[in-house]
Amino acid sequence: MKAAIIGASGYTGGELIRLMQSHPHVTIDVATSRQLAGRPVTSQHPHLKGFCNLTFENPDISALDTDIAFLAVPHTAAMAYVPDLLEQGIKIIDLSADYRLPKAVFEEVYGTPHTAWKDIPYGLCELHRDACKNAPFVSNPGCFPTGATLAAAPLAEKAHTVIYDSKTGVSGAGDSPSATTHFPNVGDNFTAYKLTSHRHLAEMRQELVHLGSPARCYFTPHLLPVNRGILTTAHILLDEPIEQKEVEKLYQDYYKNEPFVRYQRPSLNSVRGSNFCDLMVEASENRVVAVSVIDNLVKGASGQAIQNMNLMCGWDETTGLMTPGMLP
Ligand SMILES: NC(=O)C1=CN([C@@H]2O[C@H](COP(=O)(O)OP(=O)(O)OC[C@H]3O[C@@H](n4cnc5c(N)ncnc54)[C@H](OP(=O)(O)O)[C@@H]3O)[C@@H](O)[C@H]2O)C=CC1
Ligand SMILES: CC(=O)N[C@@H](CCC(=O)OP(=O)(O)O)C(=O)O
Repeated sequence: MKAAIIGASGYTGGELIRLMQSHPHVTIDVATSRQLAGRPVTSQHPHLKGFCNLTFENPDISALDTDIAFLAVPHTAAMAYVPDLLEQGIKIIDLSADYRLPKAVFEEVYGTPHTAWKDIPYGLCELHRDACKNAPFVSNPGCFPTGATLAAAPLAEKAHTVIYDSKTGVSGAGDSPSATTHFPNVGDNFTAYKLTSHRHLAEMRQELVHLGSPARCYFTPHLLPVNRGILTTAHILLDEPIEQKEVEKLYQDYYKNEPFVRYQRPSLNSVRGSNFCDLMVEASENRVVAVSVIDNLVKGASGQAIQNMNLMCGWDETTGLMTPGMLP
């Protein structure tokens, strides 16, 4: 199959091209960038030299010759392309936030009208696998909600409160320089931001409801001076105490058939560059602390997008994705 990456000059676009080198059934033949049109993809992504001979282009999206389109563009930009892509019968995986929430919730959280809303599967593969299988259009989850939801899912039904405390690498902010990503502000530093109001909270709450959880849910993100990775500490508060052995078994059973979830001590090093989510739990009285790690650009974005593509196309879910992380 042929794939187009809309927004190929960005971090997730570049990561889609890198990961797709290992995919046996897909060739990328369109890589878009409005600003870099006419320049080689390797001028922006030098690590792809020798692997990608494409030139960035700015094509007419209503006349794309491709089978699958990945929308790796900022939120609110993706919705502008969806009607044309659907019209042409092209499968779509949207990495932006445009289709992750019901219309009214999206409009409230993102403060803008949705001009092309559709109810499509939320592509957190471990929880929505059946809905994604053979779907023509899937919404890829946010990076924080991916790691956080996987950390809480096995206990969601038993929890009355879930507090997610996440630390992210800087690539989560995308390729455009800003004061937030400016080296002296990030390096040798550590900050919390959007303490109570991050836009991913709505997705996290939505997934707890999907899991049948009555829990209240809170979230605070922090910015780590690393490029990739998200570590989430989920404090899961229960009505009754739970034993360590019981909670460990619950997590191991819940994820025993999941190819990309591993029960082991979480460390950013172990998942960097890979599609794995590593997690572990510890119980104390009425509280369980679950810690998860993912690479925000892989399981948190482009890797999960390929996992979704595999489900949508009827291929083995792990196709092209079974590579380990990079330690150290
Ligand atoms: N970075 C991360 O860890 C994660 C990101 N995401 C989401 O994935 C999407 C992409 O993120 P990321 O790669 O980090 O972003 P970047 O800012 O690094 O890249 C954005 C890309 O989109 C293109 N673009 C921007 N505006 C438009 C537009 N209106 N129409 C077409 N192309 C456009 C840019 O190129 P040009 O302007 O030249 O066209 C560029 O190629 C975002 O929605 C982001 O929120 C999701 C999970 C994790
Ligand atoms: C460091 C940083 O700024 N991170 C981003 C997460 C970006 C992201 O990937 O959000 P989506 O998945 O919704 O696109 C943030 O906090 O908004």
